[in-house]
Amino acid sequence: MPAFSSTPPDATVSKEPDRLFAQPLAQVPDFAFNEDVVRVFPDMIKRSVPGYPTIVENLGVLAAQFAQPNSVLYDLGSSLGAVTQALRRHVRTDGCRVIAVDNSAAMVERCREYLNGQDSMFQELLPVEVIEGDILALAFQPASVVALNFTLQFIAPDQRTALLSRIRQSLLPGGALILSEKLRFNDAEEHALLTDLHVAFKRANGYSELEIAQKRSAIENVMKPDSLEEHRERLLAAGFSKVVPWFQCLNFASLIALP
Ligand SMILES: C[S@@+](CC[C@H](N)C(=O)[O-])C[C@H]1O[C@@H](n2cnc3c(N)ncnc32)[C@H](O)[C@@H]1O
Ligand SMILES: O=C(O)C(=O)C[C@]1(C(=O)O)C=C[C@@H](O)C=C1
Repeated sequence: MPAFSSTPPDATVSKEPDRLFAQPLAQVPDFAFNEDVVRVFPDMIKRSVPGYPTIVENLGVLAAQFAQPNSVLYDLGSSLGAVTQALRRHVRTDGCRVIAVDNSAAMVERCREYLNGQDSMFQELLPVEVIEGDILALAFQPASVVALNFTLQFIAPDQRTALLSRIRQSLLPGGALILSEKLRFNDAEEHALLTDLHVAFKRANGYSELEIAQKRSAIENVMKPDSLEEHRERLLAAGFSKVVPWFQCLNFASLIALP
């Protein structure tokens, strides 16, 4: 396997297109990471999150800079393991292993299948364990890299600081938390512009007005984005010393938080 790859092999990942919100629904149920979402998730997230492939691949590149020998790399809210696969493509540090955690049984089952596929295609990958569980109840081991890639926004706002504090306490010197999130903006004009441009991004990716509107009502009760300022303040309150944004595309961003 090439040590570094900019075009990740995804031959084993579902290509089923996301049409979950294409038909009018009498009542739009709250969004859940269930079997239906799992089937279309690779397509859904790529067509919904501007910059997602760039974030995932470069998360591996960043992680390789922070990985410390004989430590754990966490992928929290791992879904189908896209981040875990990127960590395994890029990190070569001795004795590292990946722990991927998700509380959706459907995601975990499919994630394990995809990682078995990665294992069968490539040699010398970091060992990986996939845990079905709540990241709020996780007993963290000493870690050098923690990835929260579009997961914190699904955690109840009043639980976020406690989770980040526990992550901070588990982080080894030289390590990092990499946090990617959808953002909201305190400036109303900036918020409206970037929200409109995100809708244009979805439209350009083939979603209809109906799909966009129904998805919006499905996620509005379950996904609560914060502003960049709120993230920064919360991370500092949780004990991180420095917060460095490294990527933003429209209203989606990724930050490096240092212990
Ligand atoms: C938007 S997806 C993450 C995408 C994924 N990290 C990636 O880059 O492809 C959010 C994931 O977080 C998981 N999740 C939400 N709350 C969780 C919790 N309390 N514990 C564990 N996983 C959680 C969901 O099941 C879902 O798979
Ligand atoms: O904001 C949206 O419309 C989204 O679809 C975002 C988002 C996310 O950021 O995680 C929400 C749910 C799905 O997991 C995929 C993408």
